[in-house]
Amino acid sequence: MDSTISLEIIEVVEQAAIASSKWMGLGKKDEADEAAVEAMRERMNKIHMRGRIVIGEGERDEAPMLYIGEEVGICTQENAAEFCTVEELQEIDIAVDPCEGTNLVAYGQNGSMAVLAISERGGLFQAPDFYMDKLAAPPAAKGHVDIRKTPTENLKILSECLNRSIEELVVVVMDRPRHKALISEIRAAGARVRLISDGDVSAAICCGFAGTNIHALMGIGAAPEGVISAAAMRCLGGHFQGRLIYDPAEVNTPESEKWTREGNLIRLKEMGIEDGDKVYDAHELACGKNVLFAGCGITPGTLMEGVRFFNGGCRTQSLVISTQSKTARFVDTIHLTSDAPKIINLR
Ligand SMILES: O=C(COP(=O)(O)O)[C@@H](O)[C@H](O)[C@H](O)[C@H](O)COP(=O)(O)O
Ligand SMILES: [Mn+2]
Ligand SMILES: [Mn+2]
Repeated sequence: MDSTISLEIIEVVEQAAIASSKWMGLGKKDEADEAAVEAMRERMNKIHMRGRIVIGEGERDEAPMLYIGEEVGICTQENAAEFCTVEELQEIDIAVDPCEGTNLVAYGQNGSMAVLAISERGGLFQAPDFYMDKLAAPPAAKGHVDIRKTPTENLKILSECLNRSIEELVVVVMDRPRHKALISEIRAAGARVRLISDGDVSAAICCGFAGTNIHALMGIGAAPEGVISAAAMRCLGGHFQGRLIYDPAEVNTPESEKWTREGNLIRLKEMGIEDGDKVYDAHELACGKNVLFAGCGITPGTLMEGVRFFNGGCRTQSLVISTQSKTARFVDTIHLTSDAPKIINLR
């Protein structure tokens, strides 16, 4: 994978975040999502790369843009060998969530981001559109905590690994009825719970950094987001595990009433997943030799600022991390609209 791609990838997430942020607080989640998708696709198609979307906005029939299997980048053209280098012609897989936290954007709440992960072909797990039980934790707890253990056991282990009392731990959980027992158990163990309405990718990645005051993510979110989180945690050396949820009783949402346990197991088998109970770790969800994650804040978050507009432009903050580089690159960018006077406002 060409390392110069990371520089252009920053612009992909920046453009998606800017486009989506124009819908911030307007109560229109589909518009916020669509704007991010269109901007992400447009910018990706200007990059000298041969990309394939492996996690996107749905199957070809349902989503006109950034659908699973869609090819992106200049070097996907038939005569690409004439104007692309050997390096650029290497196929890469891309997992995208152009607007992670559409509700957060629509209602002007913190924690939404434009995110993507890249690896060489086959380097990202092609997660089905299922729910996933997730456990994320800091690098010091990697391989010590285990999603197969109880939350109480994991909190004890976390407390030892991080050298802090259980009372000093903060666990992020999505605020859903399905997590009632989990939340009670975490509280009974003595840890504190931060409930979020959406955006578990951000919460997972926060575990990879010390100083965020987030020490674990526990509970059930979406599987595609699990793969993007795993990619980021591989780059950060943090702990991430995921287990697909095939039993609707475990999520109990109106959506899940449409499925059956048996039907889901058949769907998984059709996708080549024989063991529905398998626990995947970050190295299996993002198994590529080279993995890159990029994200740009849409609304303000723990790790990144949201998009801030000023007369004549806006300012973004992004994060790029990869398994190759020994950096966590936070990129602060001022974008000027073309017809604006060149006044760069730092405030
Ligand atoms: O909050 C989320 C929504 O993502 P998006 O649709 O891209 O705005 C994700 O972080 C979650 O992982 C997940 O999609 C959510 O948990 C789905 O669960 P639910 O809302 O209970 O159906
Ligand atoms: Mn999402
Ligand atoms: Mn999304």
